Amino acid sequence: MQWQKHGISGAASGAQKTILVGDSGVGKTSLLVQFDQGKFIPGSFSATVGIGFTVMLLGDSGVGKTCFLIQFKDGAFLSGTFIATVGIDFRNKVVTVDGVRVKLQIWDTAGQERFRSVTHAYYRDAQALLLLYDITNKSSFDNIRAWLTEIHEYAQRDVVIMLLGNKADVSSERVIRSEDGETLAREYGVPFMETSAKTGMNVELAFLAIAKELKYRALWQPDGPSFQIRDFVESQKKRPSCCSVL
Ligand SMILES: Nc1nc2c(ncn2[C@@H]2O[C@H](COP(=O)(O)OP(=O)(O)OP(=O)(O)O)[C@@H](O)[C@H]2O)c(=O)[nH]1
Repeated sequence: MQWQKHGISGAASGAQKTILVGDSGVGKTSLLVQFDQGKFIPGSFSATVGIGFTVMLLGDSGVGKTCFLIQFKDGAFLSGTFIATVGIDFRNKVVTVDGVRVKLQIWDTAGQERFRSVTHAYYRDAQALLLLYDITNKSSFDNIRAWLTEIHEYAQRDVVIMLLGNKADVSSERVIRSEDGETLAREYGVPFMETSAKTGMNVELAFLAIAKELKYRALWQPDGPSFQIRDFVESQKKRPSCCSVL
């Protein structure tokens, strides 16, 4: 399977889910990795990872969801011709949060309207949603409210949401001020930062913050330390250089 733009279940005609079942250790993950990447990864995830969560990337077509995921997974930027995602695709990555290995299964969705019914089917399986707009594209920002309406309709009620203003490296073409992103995020009570899938700015942090929040919720104890995702993001996030602020 080609990773980038052909979803494992991304048929435009409807969502077809294929689920691998079997006892722990029989090789379900290895089979999937072999299918996805054409290679066997010795000692791969399931046996070694403590907890796992599903994270979905959402936002208009072209905002940079696929690039964002590839930057996180492989540390590389996909430049060149833009090929829109068809349906849904996914990647796994394990992050270590305070000594606990957390497996994130990250679903990269197609932003194009015609795939919306396919992606709706997956919302309820996600524990976290990264909602992206492009700081150089006003309509992608204006559509965030519509995305949030969809999220409230289809996603789990307690889903973790983070708003991301991507392409922060393109300061000369910025049309959305950082403050506008902040204001919108505050209105909806979600954490916010600007990111760049090109330079990697805040990409790891976005996933780390999500992983921390999900781990905190999963392993919550009444006398344990508290964690606030918005405070964490505010204290850790890098801001674009002075000149990119309108
Ligand atoms: N300068 C810059 N370009 C970016 C960035 N992220 C993505 N791009 C470019 O934006 C275009 C679209 O990126 P994709 O990642 O394919 O967009 P997408 O959101 O996955 O689009 P769909 O698959 O249609 O939903 C590509 O040409 C990328 O090279 C970024 O942070 N900075």
